[in-house]
Amino acid sequence: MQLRAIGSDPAVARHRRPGRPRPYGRHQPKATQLPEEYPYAPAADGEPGVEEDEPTGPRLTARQAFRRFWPLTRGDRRWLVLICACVIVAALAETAAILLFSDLTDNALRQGSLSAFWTPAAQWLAVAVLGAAVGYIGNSLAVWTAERFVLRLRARVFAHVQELPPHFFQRHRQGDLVERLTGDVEAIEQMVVSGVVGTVSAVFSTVFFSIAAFRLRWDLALATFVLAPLFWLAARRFSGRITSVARDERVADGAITSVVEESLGNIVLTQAYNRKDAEERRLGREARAWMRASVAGARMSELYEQLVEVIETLCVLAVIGLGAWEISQDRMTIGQLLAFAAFLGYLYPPIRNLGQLGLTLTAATAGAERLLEILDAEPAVSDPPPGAAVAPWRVHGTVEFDRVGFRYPGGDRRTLAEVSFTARPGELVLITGASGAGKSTVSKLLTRFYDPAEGYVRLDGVPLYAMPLGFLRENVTLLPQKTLILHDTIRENIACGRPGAAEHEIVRAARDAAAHDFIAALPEGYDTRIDPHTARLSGGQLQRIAIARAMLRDAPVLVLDEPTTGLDALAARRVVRPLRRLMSGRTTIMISHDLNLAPDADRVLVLDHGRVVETGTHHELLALGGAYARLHGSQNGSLADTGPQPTLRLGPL
Ligand SMILES: Nc1ncnc2c1ncn2[C@@H]1O[C@H](COP(=O)(O)OP(=O)(O)OP(=O)(O)O)[C@@H](O)[C@H]1O
Repeated sequence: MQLRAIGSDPAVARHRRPGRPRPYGRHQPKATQLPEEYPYAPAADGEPGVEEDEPTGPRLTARQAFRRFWPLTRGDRRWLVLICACVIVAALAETAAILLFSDLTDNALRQGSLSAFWTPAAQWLAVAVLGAAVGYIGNSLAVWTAERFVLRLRARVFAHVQELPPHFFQRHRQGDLVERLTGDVEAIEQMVVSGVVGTVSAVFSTVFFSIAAFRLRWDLALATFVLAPLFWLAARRFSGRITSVARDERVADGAITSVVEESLGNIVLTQAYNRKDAEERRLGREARAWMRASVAGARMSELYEQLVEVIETLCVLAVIGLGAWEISQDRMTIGQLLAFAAFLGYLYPPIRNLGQLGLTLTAATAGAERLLEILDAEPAVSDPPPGAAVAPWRVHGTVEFDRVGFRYPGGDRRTLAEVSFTARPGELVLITGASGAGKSTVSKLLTRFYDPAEGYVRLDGVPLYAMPLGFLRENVTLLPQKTLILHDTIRENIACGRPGAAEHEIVRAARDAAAHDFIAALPEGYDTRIDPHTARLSGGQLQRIAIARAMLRDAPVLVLDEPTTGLDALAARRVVRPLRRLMSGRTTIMISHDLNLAPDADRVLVLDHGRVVETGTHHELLALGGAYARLHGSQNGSLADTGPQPTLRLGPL
């Protein structure tokens, strides 16, 4: 009849993995440790994307962690109050049942009187029905509230993750982030909602049962409570070790998810390069770490359980010993002693639960630390404060880099320095240079994934930081090096360029992108589901879908980052015509190694180690005989060859 602490309720725990380790991940230094302009830049202590085993995030106490997440219960607190009321009523009903049981043993059973049976029996039944009703209501509400909390927390973390800058994802393994959004979110729920309800339940049950115990036999009750602090001491002794084991479990869980996810994502490399054994060894290594952490966790809780059993036995023996002495002194009957011993069966579980709850909270702290590492990471850019933003206007598309300097968070050197150029509406500016020169970084600043550390990036004369981020990204379309594809239908993949676009607009965009014919030839046409690894479409076809999406978006500024990378000559040629249509009438910043595209550019910028070393038209730069001429020569086999390379030339329509 007792309302269980919902953390231990199988209904609540159904989707959890009891005993399953959850990871405590790494690794993001606290925002406060970092330079102001790069609020969550990690120390430059490792290669991007390389995970360290040891977590370096902030360590919290259970109380600090609880305080951080408690505000998320806002909106559900009235339900929490109702659940706690049910818990208290259930504890009262339980206490009443215990007293009625004692009444029955004292009167009906000891006196052998059936007439003394009916009244307490009827009362007991009524109390049982009341307890069952509030138990049902309380537990159902508790599950509902707990799940709402999980929903809300996950949505909050997910929304935050989506605002984080590219380097955050380069430094956290995807699998580990997945684990944080699933396992760790649930661990926090156990700390906050289930934790509160469980504590209220255990505290009130302990108080009520203690009052009942003193009412039954104060001397035996005293003997019981003298030893009760042993439970608390045991829990305290274990809490430090349990937090550390829980951390290891969470790290191991995140690592396993990461390895599986990375291996499956790289299955072609694995198979083509016979890396099966290496991948198995990698998984085996993480699995063994997981097993070690898991066994250590299980051993720890088993040890705690057994210790508590021994303490309980000690308490029962103390009570029986005292009872035996009382009986020998004729101050007590065997019936009374047995009734009290039976009562201990009720009293100890809530006392034991209190200790257990402390451990659950401590273990959940490891999950809290991991989630706070995400929540405390600040986006690299944010919208201007309300009222300070420049009001949206009809963008013409003049892009201006004005003495721009930039260093990646945690980077040891400037990636861009003193970069200045202007692209006017309808112009094509091609940015080229050696690998690592900083070309893609220009596209990241122009789409405001980062703000420059020095200088300004402007659109129609307005600094990008002064306009709402959504407005900027509506007006500047990025076609990145890697074709971005949603796990959805082809229609949705194109329509996401402009949500709410009509069917005929989607088809027109696909036609302009030279994608309609191959889409229409698919059995399910525009309803064909695709994903980034789809085998149904070639790289060039996926690129044309991305172009159709950009067509539909119809932004005045276009940023093309290596638009023909990864495509063979034929596929690249097929992409060029749609690209030309897309670029027509827009300001285009094209980042490319491919200098076959250069003759059509109004201006070519050559970047070297983050600096613009040459600017001019293709012919001017060739005539200059400098860095551009060398790049061009190396692509075309001869420094002297200055003639046009027409294979991918944009040329007239
Ligand atoms: N998140 C990051 N953190 C630190 N350094 C970075 C990060 N991203 C890029 N860099 C560094 O910035 C420099 C410029 O990178 P960028 O991607 O802009 O070069 P790129 O010219 O586009 O190269 P490629 O042609 O090979 O794509 C490189 O040295 C790179 O290692």
